Parts: sequence; structure tokens; C-alpha cells
Amino acid sequence: MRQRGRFITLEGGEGVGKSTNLEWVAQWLTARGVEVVRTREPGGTPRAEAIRELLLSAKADEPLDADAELLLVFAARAQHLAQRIRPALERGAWVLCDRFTDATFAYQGGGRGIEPDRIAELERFVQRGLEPDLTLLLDMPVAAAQRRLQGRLAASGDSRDRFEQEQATFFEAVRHAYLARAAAAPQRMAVIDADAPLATVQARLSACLEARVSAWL
Ligand SMILES: Nc1ncnc2c1ncn2[C@@H]1O[C@H](COP(=O)(O)OP(=O)(O)O)[C@@H](O)[C@H]1O
Ligand SMILES: Cc1cn([C@H]2C[C@H](O)[C@@H](COP(=O)(O)OP(=O)(O)O)O2)c(=O)[nH]c1=O
Repeated sequence: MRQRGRFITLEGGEGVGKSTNLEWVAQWLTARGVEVVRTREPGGTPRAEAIRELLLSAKADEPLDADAELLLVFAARAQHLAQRIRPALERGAWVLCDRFTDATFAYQGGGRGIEPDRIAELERFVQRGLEPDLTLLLDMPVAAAQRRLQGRLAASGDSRDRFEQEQATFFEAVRHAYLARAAAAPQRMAVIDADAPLATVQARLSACLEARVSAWL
């Protein structure tokens, strides 16, 4: 039986505007009478957030093995699915998630170089057929997104997490992997050009939601 709620994810590299636009998409849906559950990965439940901390903390004394990183991402996802995502969808709420498995193919696959087949095996094991109904991929050149990220870090005083410390080649590989996935799954994934003022990006999102989501309401 198909779940009643819809599952929408936002994806893209660091600094493209996912957090900013997640709020906006949530408001777009709420204004149309949808109950929205906002969440994020890695994380979304207390135990999954504890795994997030393991993934993001930049410990100089011990590198994190790429396979261990991959398994932690999916461990957090299993917990998030069981405790939060599936129950919400089953009661008819829509789930709006900041990153999901496309990020694993992009970061652990494209960025770290893990073969996509190995990631797909874990995807089947953990998700048992559940995948997003719609994925909004915010895309822009890496250098411009890095400037935005730099601005956010300067304003907040936060330091770079373990992923944010990677080099431009890593982020180029992440972007390439995201775009390849979008090209392979155009029915599910919409690419939004995020290299524009916020109002323009939101007009693009609005057009995309009208075209793809209105029929579900
Ligand atoms: N279209 C935009 N134009 C300019 N700055 C933006 C735009 N969208 C987001 N920002 C700013 O860029 C920074 C990164 O945005 P954020 O939403 O945190 O990105 P992400 O969640 O993808 O890392 C924030 O300081 C945000 O205010
Ligand atoms: C969901 C997910 C995230 N990540 C990484 C990407 C991000 O650098 C990091 C944290 O995500 P997030 O907080 O969304 O990053 P930001 O807001 O800085 O763009 O986790 C993976 O490597 N694999 C995954 O499957």
C-alpha cells in the first residue's frame, strides 16, 4: 500500500541555499493546507543527531574510514525512517527533508569514490523501496556556493565541519554526481538553478512546485 503523505527532499552542495529554501517550500505547502514535517539528514531524531555529530566532528587524531562513514550515514537514515519519516507519511503528513540518499551518492559516491552499486545495496536494505516523491536539486557553481558558505560562517562564527573542510575538487565531484543522478531520474528530480538572487530562486521553485506538486494536493 502506498503511503498517504508525500516525501520531498532538498539537495545540493554546501552553501547553495537548502536551509533557506526549505523554510520557503514548507510555507508554500502549509499555505495549501498540507501538514508538513521538516527534518534533515544526517539526523532528524535524537539518536540520528548523535550519529550526525560523529560524522561532522573534525577530529584531527583519527581519520574516519570511508566505509565507516557510509555505514554511519545509513545507520542514521534507518533510525530516521523508523522513528520519524515512515510514521509521518503513514499518518498523511508530508515530509520535507534537507538531504537524503542522493547526498550519499553525491558525497560518499562522487566525493569519496565509493562505487554506486555498494551504495545502492545499502539503499535497498535500509529503505525497502521507499524513495522521495520529488527531489529539488539546488545547483550552482562551486566557487559561488563557497562564497555564500563563507558568508554564513563569518556571520555565525561557526567553524567548518569535516565535510566543509574538503577541497574544491571534492565539491566539484559532489556536484557532478548530483547532476548525473538528476539526469538519470528526471521524473523524480528537478534541477533548480540556485545561482541567482533569493527572489529569483524562489520564483523558480514556485514554478516547479506548481508543475509537479499541485496535482498531489
Ligand atoms: N539566492 C541567494 N542569494 C544570496 N545568498 C543566499 C541565497 N540563498 C541563500 N543565501 C545565503 O547563503 C548562505 C548559505 O545558505 P544556506 O541556506 O545556509 O545553504 P545550505 O543549507 O545549502 O548550506 C546563507 O548565509 C544564506 O543566507
Ligand atoms: C545526508 C548526507 C549528508 N552528508 C554530508 C553533507 C554535508 O556536508 C553534511 C551535513 O549536511 P548539511 O548540514 O545539510 O550541510 P550544509 O547545510 O552545510 O550544506 O553531511 C553526506 O556526506 N552524506 C549523506 O548521505
